[in-house]
Amino acid sequence: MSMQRLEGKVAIVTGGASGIGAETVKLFAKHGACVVIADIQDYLGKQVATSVGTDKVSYRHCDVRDEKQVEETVAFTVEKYGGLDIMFSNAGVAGSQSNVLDLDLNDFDNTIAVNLRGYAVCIKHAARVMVARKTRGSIICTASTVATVSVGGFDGKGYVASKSGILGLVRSTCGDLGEFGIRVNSISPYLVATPLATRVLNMDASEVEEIAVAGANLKGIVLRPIHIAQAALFLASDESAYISGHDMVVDGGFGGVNKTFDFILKEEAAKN
Ligand SMILES: NC(=O)c1ccc[n+]([C@@H]2O[C@H](COP(=O)([O-])OP(=O)(O)OC[C@H]3O[C@@H](n4cnc5c(N)ncnc54)[C@H](O)[C@@H]3O)[C@@H](O)[C@H]2O)c1
Repeated sequence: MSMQRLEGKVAIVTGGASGIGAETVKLFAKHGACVVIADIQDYLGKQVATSVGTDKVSYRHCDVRDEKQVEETVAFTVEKYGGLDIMFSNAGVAGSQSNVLDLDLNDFDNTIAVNLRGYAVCIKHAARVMVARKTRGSIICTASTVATVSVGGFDGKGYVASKSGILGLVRSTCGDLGEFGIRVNSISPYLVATPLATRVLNMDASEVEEIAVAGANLKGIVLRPIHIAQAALFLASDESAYISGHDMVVDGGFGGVNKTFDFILKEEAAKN
């Protein structure tokens, strides 16, 4: 297997200024890709680009809520690097965590605008240039474990609805784009200690990792952004050439194994 798994490829990573996106930018570049970071955190985005090398990585201010900015970012990428092979639609916000009885619909709308509408926009404009240029591209969207499992602490209504919506969007767009050889997949991570997670849980990174480890199915390992980046690398590369319409869970089995009764039974046994 070649060490440079994305040699000659061009990628856009939305939300690439921080967390999972920043780690993916670094891994994609290490594997030979040219990458455009599309984010709204200009200072951090430029820092990531500089840390990797501005010959291979560029930063572009791009708010995914604004279709024009996404379209321009795609055009910039094609102009600068000669094409677009990979769209990693990953930008996200957590929104507020209220009960539905207190639902703030402005916050709900904004969460959907970034996490779901923004993904539709990224898929649309990436696919348009891929089709026009006859590129057998790979589009990857970051969903979440919450798309399929209820997870305490991450149950903002806009967040869960948007992440669940991404799974449907991937299935549906994968149907449109198959005839052009374009693949569309999602990645659903379990809890990772990024700024998004520390903010929503109101904890520092080490506390987030503590609760992630405590709730995890797979023991002896802490889920880190690099593990998500490695899944994105696989889905971006030709090694996943026949994988489309798939949700790749990176959760150590969390979603498939419900330990609730286990905990209760163990607690009961300890009492007796
Ligand atoms: N951290 C977790 O536990 C976890 C779990 C499952 C899924 N996810 C998802 O992973 C993705 C990456 O999040 P992260 O955890 O790395 O958090 P993060 O906060 O480190 O990164 C999110 C990035 O998205 C950017 N962003 C936000 N709004 C934007 C907009 N309108 N336009 C462009 N960029 C915007 C932010 O500036 C930030 O750089 C998100 O979609 C998130 O929902 C995270």
